[in-house]
Amino acid sequence: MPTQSPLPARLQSVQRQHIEHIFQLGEGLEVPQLPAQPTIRRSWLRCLNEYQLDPTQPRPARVVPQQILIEHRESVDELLHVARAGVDQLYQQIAQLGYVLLLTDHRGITVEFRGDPNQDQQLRKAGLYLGADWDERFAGTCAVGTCLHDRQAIICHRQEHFDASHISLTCTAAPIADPQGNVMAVLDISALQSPTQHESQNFSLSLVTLYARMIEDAYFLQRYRDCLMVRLDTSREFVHVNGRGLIAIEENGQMIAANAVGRDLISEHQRRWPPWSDHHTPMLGELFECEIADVLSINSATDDQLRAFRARVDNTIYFISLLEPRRPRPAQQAQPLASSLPEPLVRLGADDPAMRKVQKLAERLRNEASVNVLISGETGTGKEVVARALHDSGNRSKGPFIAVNCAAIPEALIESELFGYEAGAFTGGRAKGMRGLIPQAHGGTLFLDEIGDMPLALQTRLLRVLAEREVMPLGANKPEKVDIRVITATHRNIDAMIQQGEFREDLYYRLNGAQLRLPALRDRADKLYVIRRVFDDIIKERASSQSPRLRADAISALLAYAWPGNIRQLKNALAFALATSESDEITVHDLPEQCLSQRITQQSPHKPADAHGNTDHTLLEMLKSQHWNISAVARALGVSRPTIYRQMQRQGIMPPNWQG
Ligand SMILES: Nc1ncnc2c1ncn2[C@@H]1O[C@H](COP(=O)(O)OP(=O)(O)OP(=O)(O)O)[C@@H](O)[C@H]1O
Repeated sequence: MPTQSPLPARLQSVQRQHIEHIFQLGEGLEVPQLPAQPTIRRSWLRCLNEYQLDPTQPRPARVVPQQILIEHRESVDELLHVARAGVDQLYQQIAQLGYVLLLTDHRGITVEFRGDPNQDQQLRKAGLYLGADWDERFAGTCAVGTCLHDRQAIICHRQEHFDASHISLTCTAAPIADPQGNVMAVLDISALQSPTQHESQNFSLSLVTLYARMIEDAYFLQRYRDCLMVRLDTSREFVHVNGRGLIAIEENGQMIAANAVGRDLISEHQRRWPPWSDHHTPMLGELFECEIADVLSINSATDDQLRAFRARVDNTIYFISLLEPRRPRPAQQAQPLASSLPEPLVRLGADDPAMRKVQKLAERLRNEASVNVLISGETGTGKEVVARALHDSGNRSKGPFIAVNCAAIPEALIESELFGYEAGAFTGGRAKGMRGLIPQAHGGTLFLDEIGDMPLALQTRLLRVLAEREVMPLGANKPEKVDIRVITATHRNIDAMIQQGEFREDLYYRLNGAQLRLPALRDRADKLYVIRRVFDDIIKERASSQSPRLRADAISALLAYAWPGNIRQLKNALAFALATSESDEITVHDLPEQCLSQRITQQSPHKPADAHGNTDHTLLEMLKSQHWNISAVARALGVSRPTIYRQMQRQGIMPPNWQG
């Protein structure tokens, strides 16, 4: 805890007194003037002890630079789109009362703002502004930061703020959760001045909580707009206008996802009747006393388009209405963007903000052969697929696409493979010599995968090829002109490699004319689309005349899993299920064991994967569970055996039979 240093003279007496109170709480003294709300007291203590914030040094508001703001906004692109109408409606109601409105992302950065332009200066100074950072670790106790920490709606009124420069503000915030229940944004209304009584803000709390819930539900409906949606409420009159529960289902009644009210009901049900397996999500007909046929016929068979069913868990009657899916016609299956994109790029994804960015940029770059493209992303995210799509959609599509995996070729052979050699160039070479992969790509695209594994000496030669557009095969005395587009890919952190002298900075800049960053599968909003696409691809590739269906329980499990090996691992899991299932339906029981880790109602914040796509403990755990069978682990993760060996080496993992 910071000790109390002499207070700066510029502080007003009210600020001095506030700072005294904070120190008194830190010292465990009971003082009547201290805030009553336990959440605020806990937050003050966090600020002192955990974040080591010094209350005697009030900090000016921090507004992030424009470029950073753009990145934060892009990461919640879909939410912003959905939330805009709610934000405007709420602001209309509060503007006259002197409030402003902030919508922040899950890191506390203000990504949407409404306020009175006449107060611009004052609002900016107070941090009530677009781009303002309200993370508790920086700003101290405040509505947004403390709401993010405690995951619940909160009023932070005047002296409840930690930082003495915020104590004239009154702020009220409520969290907005994603369909898995993780907080993805915070809605806040704040005013520069307010009455002193805390109770004056109770109405703000109700209002902001209501709008946060509406935005959350609008986002949920948007996410699952291609599914059948059950809407429920305990009031018959309110189901159509404000049915609070939402559950997305398959036609057979299997539940895919639910909003907060729906998740609570499902959790309650599962607490009472624990699922017989961890991976079992109940059918709608288990949750309510209903036949799925009765639910599916609501719109055609009932006049007021709703039916009442009893929840089994507490016998409450719920009125249920049904929203039909907005099923896109097959030709337009991908997304609204589709119409403007060439087909190979359309297939890459549907409606995920990060993938949309990749698709848009690829569309601009497809005919710009002079711009070298670097594709980054964890292992198995589809870097080669994207490189090929870029080639297939551009004006070189009739030319060759030569893919080279720099990690797969032994170091000693990379040079001759890439550049080729003349007859008799070295002993052991083919008698007639060999045309290198670079010249083979003439008129088309050269895709260098795992560029981080290219030995340093060869990096220099590659740089020369890129600069002069010619190659000199080993043993040749005359260079050969090459016209190639170069696309490279890596899952490694090249910046770190440059720092360690393992990668040439000048080559990196030349290769990185534009960068396409592929999202990890677990972060993709269009996971359902990817699952269906990969499944359809495997069915098409199979010689079999049967085309099994992927059942909703399998889809739920696939949606819930973290996929450290990304799309490749997903593909392997589905191929495994198709190969081993004897029925015409793939169910959750057909999936490989390690995919079955989470349930619909569980909140499981994923540990971010490292540069190789694994969480720290994944590899070790998998090796142990597979009895150190490297091939089995490689298959399960969807990577090659050498990749597993390399990762074991990097993570310092040694099999028991290698240890002295
Ligand atoms: N958009 C997609 N649709 C269908 N299948 C895909 C898609 N993207 C990737 N895949 C499949 O996932 C697997 C891995 O893709 P790819 O080899 O392109 O990944 P990568 O990122 O290059 O992997 P690595 O880092 O290991 O080189 C391939 O079998 C590919 O067919």
